[in-house]
Amino acid sequence: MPAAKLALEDGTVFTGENFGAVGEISGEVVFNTSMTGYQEILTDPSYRGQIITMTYPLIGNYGVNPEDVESSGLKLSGFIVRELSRRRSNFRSSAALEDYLAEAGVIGMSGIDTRALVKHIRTAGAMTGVLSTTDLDDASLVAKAKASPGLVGRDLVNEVIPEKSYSWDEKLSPWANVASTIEKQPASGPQPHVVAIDYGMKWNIPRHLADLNCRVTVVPGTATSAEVLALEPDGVFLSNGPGDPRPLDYAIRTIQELLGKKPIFGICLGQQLLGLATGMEIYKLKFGHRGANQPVMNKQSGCVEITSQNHGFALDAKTMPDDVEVTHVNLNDDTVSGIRHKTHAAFGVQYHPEASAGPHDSRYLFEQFYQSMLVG
Ligand SMILES: NC(=O)CC[C@H](N)C(=O)O
Repeated sequence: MPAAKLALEDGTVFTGENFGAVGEISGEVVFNTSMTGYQEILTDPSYRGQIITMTYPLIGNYGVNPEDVESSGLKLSGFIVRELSRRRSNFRSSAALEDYLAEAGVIGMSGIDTRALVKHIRTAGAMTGVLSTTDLDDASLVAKAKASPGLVGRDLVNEVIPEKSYSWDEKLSPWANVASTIEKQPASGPQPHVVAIDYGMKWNIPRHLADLNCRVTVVPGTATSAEVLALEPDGVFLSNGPGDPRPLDYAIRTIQELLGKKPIFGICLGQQLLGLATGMEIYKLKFGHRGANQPVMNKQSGCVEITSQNHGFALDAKTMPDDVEVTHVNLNDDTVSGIRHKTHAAFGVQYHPEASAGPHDSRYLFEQFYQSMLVG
């Protein structure tokens, strides 16, 4: 296989082998600790602008398929694995990971000591890097990494949102319902209308809502409150999405105007925007939380949920206004994992109850949103 290099802005260089597309790309270098779910990770739009390193040492062994996608395409910058599986074996597999990346124009690199890279990021923090198959000169690549933009202050949402509104019908796949603890809503029960504001939404979220018999209309993240209200929703969902939430003034304004008018539920970027709309502040984590094994405590029930996560920014609990409270805490580092407005029907979580991939412990949050729409 041809050579590929990753150069970090602090001068560290890794040399490996190329798979997938060829070329050169910059991005924030981050790591994900999930053992499975690489196709869901690759298609999660929240990874826009990032080069992902998988900590699990063998990736690609079950191939890819047309169903396990979380969006219309691959929005990430690059993908790094210790070892690319030479064989794929799964009855659902329709293509090999390397062909999937090549077709999507995403550069992959294998054959580096991913443990060393991850330990370096954990110590020094997430940083900008350049992944290249065309320029293999260390000094030149490091200079390019230093000159590349980071994530802070950039609006990456407008690169991944849908062009126009549409209605969503797809329900959860039968695979996702294995081991479900949530009772299915009877098809004859209430069918609340959810307007899902899409900032780069993972598709398993509207699949969950549709599974609960919600009628779902997806609108682009740039939608105004008037546009959302004109659809006469029973509830508004705020999606996950890429990058720094702070430059997204238009989204924060829309949420401020919707607060108190309709029940609101936000996931990840959606909860960050909800927090910003209530006056909270955001800071950047040193290296973020990305994986399917993050412990979160629900402060109301005292139960611990094992959650799927992907975020690099977090809400600052110290800036919480009196009418907002923390409902969930990340047990690894005590960061804010969930918030709730005390007087308006509005809540959010920093993690991914839709899983995909990941444990189903937090699925009750969709049911909670459903119930909040029934009471109005
Ligand atoms: N998955 C997400 O919505 C990520 C939110 C935000 N882009 C962050 O990195 O913190």
